[in-house]
Amino acid sequence: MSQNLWAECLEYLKDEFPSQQFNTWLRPLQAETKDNEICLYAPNKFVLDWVSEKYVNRIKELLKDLVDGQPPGLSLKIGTASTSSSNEEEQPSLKPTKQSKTDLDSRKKSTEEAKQPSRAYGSDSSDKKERSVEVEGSIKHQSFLNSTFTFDTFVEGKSNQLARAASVQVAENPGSAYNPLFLYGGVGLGKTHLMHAVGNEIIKKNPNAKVVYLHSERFVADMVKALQLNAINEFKRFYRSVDALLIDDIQFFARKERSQEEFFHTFNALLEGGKQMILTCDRYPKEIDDMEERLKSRFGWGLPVMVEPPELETRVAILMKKAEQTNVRLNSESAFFIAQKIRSNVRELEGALKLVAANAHFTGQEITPPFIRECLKDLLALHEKQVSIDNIQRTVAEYYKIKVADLLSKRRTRSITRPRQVAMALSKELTNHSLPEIGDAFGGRDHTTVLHACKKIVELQETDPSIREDYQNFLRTLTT
Ligand SMILES: Nc1ncnc2c1ncn2[C@@H]1O[C@H](COP(=O)(O)OP(=O)(O)OP(=O)(O)O)[C@@H](O)[C@H]1O
Repeated sequence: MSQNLWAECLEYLKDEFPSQQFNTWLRPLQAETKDNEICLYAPNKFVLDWVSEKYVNRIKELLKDLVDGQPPGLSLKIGTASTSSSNEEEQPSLKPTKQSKTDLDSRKKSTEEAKQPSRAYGSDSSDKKERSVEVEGSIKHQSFLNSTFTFDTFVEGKSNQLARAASVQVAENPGSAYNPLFLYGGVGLGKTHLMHAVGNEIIKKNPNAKVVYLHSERFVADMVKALQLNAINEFKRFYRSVDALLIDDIQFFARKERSQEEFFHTFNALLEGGKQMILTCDRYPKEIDDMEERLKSRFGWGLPVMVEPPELETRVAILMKKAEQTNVRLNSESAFFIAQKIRSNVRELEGALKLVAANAHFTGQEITPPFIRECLKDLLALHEKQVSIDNIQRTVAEYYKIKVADLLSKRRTRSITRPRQVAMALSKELTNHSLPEIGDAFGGRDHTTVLHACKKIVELQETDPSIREDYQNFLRTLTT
């Protein structure tokens, strides 16, 4: 049987499923083919169960279609294929059981480098100690965890369910559940919060655990400092001695070759030692520009999981929770009002609540929708100014590669009606225009057509993940 069969199968699956689903569940699978059997290796149980439940039937169908004659048998296991035909440049696995020769060579080199007495230190051990203390002091100073970022204070919703579940697993089994845990998604959506929640939980269970959190820029700055102080070996030792390493916004490693190199070795050492790593990023590993392939590949070894923008109900729940934590009296009507107006991200939502709460505190007024409107008028004006029906139509048309004129036309082919419905629903959600006004703006349609489009898009978001993903992306793009 062709070793390329799985690669071929993946090509089809890639087209059929939204990229988030594909990247999370299907891309990490490795295939081993023998006789007329294909065995798919999942990096962990989580992926195995999910694939068995959701995708295995489709994979069987595809195998049947792609093979002339008897289709191959299919089985699923946890682990790493010994001869893999996945489309990854380097194969993802739960643990790096196999390493390329280059990796091994560079590991060896770095270990040797670490063992060698630094020329700059000469033989002065007190000088060495001093520098080491300075490097460690600088690092430790930065490695605090925000104690308010816990699982208890994190509001769960559809948008972050998977990321939260994976984080809980990691907190319960650090170093063995998913390593690294790779949380990715847009700004202010709770990635750092979840990362700290895991760290705080690890420390709660084991107060002696050495959990280090830092922003990737800090890693770079510390490394530069260590180089200037000729203390790079102390730097290496420090990072390789931790029980859990949490690095935020690793996209900032882009174009920083030396930092990538250093981080690569740290990464390998920690993984080999069974130490947990949690990384956050604004995008999926493979999509990070100017980052070494071998690093990107490693980022995908554990579980890359996306955090999406929260839907309305979750935004309301987050506001209520934040209000409760800060003793702000916020009724659900007011929370709903803010959540409807501020959609882009949780940080902005929190900022709006703080502003309203401060105003209420100083004026002694009750928080009501009119009061909120007054407090947030500059912010709301900015949002409302940005989102016009015109802008929505242009954005949607561009995305679906059709013309704005098509959206306004009478054409009723699926490739036009669906984008038109999406654009109508967005216009209703993001602007203050009435249904008849929106109907007018879409080539003089009746308001019932707009209403139907809005309902349809709500329904489709429940049943069709690709529409849901598109719609959520539009919301984000149009409001940030
Ligand atoms: N689901 C949630 N429940 C409670 N608070 C949340 C939730 N999501 C985000 N937040 C809050 O929103 C704020 C921003 O979140 P966080 O800093 O974790 O975002 P981020 O995804 O790491 O963004 P960035 O990429 O900009 O660093 C934090 O105060 C966090 O507590």
